[in-house]
Amino acid sequence: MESLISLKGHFYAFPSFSSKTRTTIPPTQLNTYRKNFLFTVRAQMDPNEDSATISTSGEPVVEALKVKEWEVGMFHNEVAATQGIKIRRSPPTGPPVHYVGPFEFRLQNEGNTPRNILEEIVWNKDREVSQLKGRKPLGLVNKSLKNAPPVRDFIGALRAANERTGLPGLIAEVKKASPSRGILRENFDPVEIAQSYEKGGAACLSVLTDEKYFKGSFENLELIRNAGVKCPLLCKEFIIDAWQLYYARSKGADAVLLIAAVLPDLDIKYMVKICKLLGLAALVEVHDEREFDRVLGIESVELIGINNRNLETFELDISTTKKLLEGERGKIVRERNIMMVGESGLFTPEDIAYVQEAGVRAVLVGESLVKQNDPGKGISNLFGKDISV
Ligand SMILES: O=C(O)c1ccccc1NCC(=O)[C@H](O)[C@H](O)COP(=O)(O)O
Repeated sequence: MESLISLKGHFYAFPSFSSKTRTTIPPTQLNTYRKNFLFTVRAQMDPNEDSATISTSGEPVVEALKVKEWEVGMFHNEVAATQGIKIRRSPPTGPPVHYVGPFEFRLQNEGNTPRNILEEIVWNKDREVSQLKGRKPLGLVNKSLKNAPPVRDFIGALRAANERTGLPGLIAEVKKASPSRGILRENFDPVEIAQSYEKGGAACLSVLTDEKYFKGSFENLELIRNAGVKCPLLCKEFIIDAWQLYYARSKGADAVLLIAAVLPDLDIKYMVKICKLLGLAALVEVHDEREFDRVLGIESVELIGINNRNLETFELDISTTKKLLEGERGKIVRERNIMMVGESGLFTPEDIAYVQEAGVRAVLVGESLVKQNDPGKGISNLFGKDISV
């Protein structure tokens, strides 16, 4: 039996898994329905079928995605865990139950404490996005898209810079602070920094929009965009909900970050599809072999970042980029012409040469540039030559 799950325009529309009935679900209730939906699949799918099909609503099944990983009867955290994802989307509800003999007891807050900083950020983002969505539902964000500045070609800009200089195209990061490093720059003027990066030869910019942990904002993104900076902009956010993609585009983003340590495969597939509809580039970030294999299994992915920083422990090791691009994985990347980005911990021309040799054609750099008095001039020091000409 084949069942359709539609992406109606830019909205979700889920069928009830009977071939006749179709139900449209308001995005605000998606999570509730998703849980029910997963149970519905179990109840109604042919036991010999291991997949459902996604298509665009009302049209023939085009670009259908096989979604066998929507394992039946599983909630988000459980599906994620089957893919090796340790980050839970939200705190487990209620403390676990323990037994001593016939007695049952619960420890206050047990299980409801984030296990690491990335999990804490994600839990916080989950609450933040729910509130933002309440204030500005998807319908409103969608309407505001017509006033958004036109989208620019993020991957094209990286490719052009790589071809022009023979060095990796630079995504320079506008970041005031980070959980691992604290405040990076006291006198932080996002537009001044962005303009300096552009002058120094950056191909694209990455703008932190998370307020709580990175002291960034969507206002910074808009200010940079409206100041006439021509470099395409990556909205550096912790994306856990498709609503954020529309919101980022409405604020002038040209690209978004999708973190494989946080998002299960189906979310990545679905979000990449929405990004394409919106004209956004999706930088899908991995930091180990398992995440890389999962992402290489998604054919529509064109831009992959290898983060040399373990976001759970903050450990930095630039040999991560080399290790992941060795052998079969590097071969697949070359065959599919995927643009690879080396991210984090790059401070010297030797570091840049090392990750380029490993196979990246772009780099994402924050700390070593943003800390300089003149961040744009810092680019020449980082690359060992002036790449603005
Ligand atoms: O940098 C952190 O402390 C951090 C913590 C948790 C999640 C993400 C984090 N950083 C994001 C990044 O990976 C960097 O901003 C980016 O790759 C640039 O790195 P760098 O050049 O080392 O500033």
